[in-house]
Amino acid sequence: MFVSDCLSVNEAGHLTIGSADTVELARTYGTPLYVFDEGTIRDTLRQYKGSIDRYYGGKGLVAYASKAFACKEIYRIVESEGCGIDVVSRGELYTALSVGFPVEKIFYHGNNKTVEELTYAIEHNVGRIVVDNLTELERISAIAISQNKVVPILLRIKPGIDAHTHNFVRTGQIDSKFGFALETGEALDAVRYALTHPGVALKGIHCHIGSQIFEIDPFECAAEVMIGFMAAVRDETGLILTELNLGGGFGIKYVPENDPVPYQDYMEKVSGMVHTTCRKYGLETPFIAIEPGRSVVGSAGITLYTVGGVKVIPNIRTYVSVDGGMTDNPRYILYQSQYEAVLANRAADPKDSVITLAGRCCESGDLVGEGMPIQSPKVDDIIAVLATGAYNYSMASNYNRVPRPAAVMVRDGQAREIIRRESMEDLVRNDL
Ligand SMILES: Cc1ncc(COP(=O)(O)O)c(C=O)c1O
Ligand SMILES: N[C@@H](CCCC[NH3+])C(=O)O
Repeated sequence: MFVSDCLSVNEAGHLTIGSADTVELARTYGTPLYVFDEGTIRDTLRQYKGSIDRYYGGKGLVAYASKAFACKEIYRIVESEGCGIDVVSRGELYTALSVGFPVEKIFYHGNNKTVEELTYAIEHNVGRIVVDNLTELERISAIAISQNKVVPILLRIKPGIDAHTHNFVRTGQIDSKFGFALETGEALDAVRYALTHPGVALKGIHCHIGSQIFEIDPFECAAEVMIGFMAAVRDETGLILTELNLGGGFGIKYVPENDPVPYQDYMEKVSGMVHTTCRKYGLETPFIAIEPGRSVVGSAGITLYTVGGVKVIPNIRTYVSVDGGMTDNPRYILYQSQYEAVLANRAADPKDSVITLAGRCCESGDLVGEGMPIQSPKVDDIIAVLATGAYNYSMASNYNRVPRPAAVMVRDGQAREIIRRESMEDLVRNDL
């Protein structure tokens, strides 16, 4: 009925998430409000983990890409499911470590990790640093030597895959700021360079071809290219790489037209390619890591807003203004991302109007969506925007000094606050 399976409608005609009444949630915690369904997050992690067991005999790791949604509670949940994480900043790493996340299951990414960040990561013995460039490689080795350590690393490789997705979120193709290029020889040179640095131990390679991808082919193709490169490394340098991180990027359903591939299908096909290609090159199947972010939390989350105004511009459009917008969800402004909207307090009614959902910022472009079908909203109604669990809270801002919303996690119909709403005091905390 809705884009996410955790959503339904109760006898009162209210939208529910994980059996909790969203109108009640809005009343209790205020709006805007992010709401997550814990069952969906855990189920998805279990599906991925089950696939690693099934297709790789358990020789692998699901590392949740925490840039999609990072806070203490999500790290606790991921840890309790036996999964790892990918972090991209000291802030994410600090948050994970603050809840005792096991360091050996952490991959540290980024195209410009600072010396301070690298020092912090190495001090805390982060599982794998995924090296983006030669300057970073030199820095890691020097810091490691100063701490009497040898740091296990992966090299981030651009496999040259042009996944069919929005330009801004394609990262595996040649023109990308991330990683070492294959066809120019840069990647092989980086392997040779790593071998001359005693502070690092090169364990394997990593790629990530983009985000919100619906096809399986680019993932299969990336796996084939990466294993081909592992064979080239063996042939050219004698080094046997034992780890392959295939990144994330699996698409989710934002609007009914989206048709994501079931994760099982992806895992089955890609593992088939991994095993076949390894056999072809006479390599043992490496330890496989995957880094799903959006697909773990995206469909598990919604955002609730209160309608503050309805402005009909005859023959043009109807603006419905809510108490949030680009500050809690900048994805329409950035990528023209599509979302489904539902009137939470009349969720069973037919969607009889088409609106532009406008944010509250002093910015004409501050929209959550245009051309959105919905039950005609009136002032004080509650609007739910669906599938906002990924890259919403984590990309939120304080533009116009709007405080970031609270977030609640629902489990078996019961909600608990996991992130407090920012206060006015929070907003001026660092002002001198
Ligand atoms: C290195 C890396 N791994 C994993 C991810 C997670 O991607 P997604 O949220 O699309 O699964 C990203 C973001 O695109 C990334 O850059
Ligand atoms: N922020 C992007 C995804 C970025 C993926 C990170 N490498 C989005 O909201 O779709």
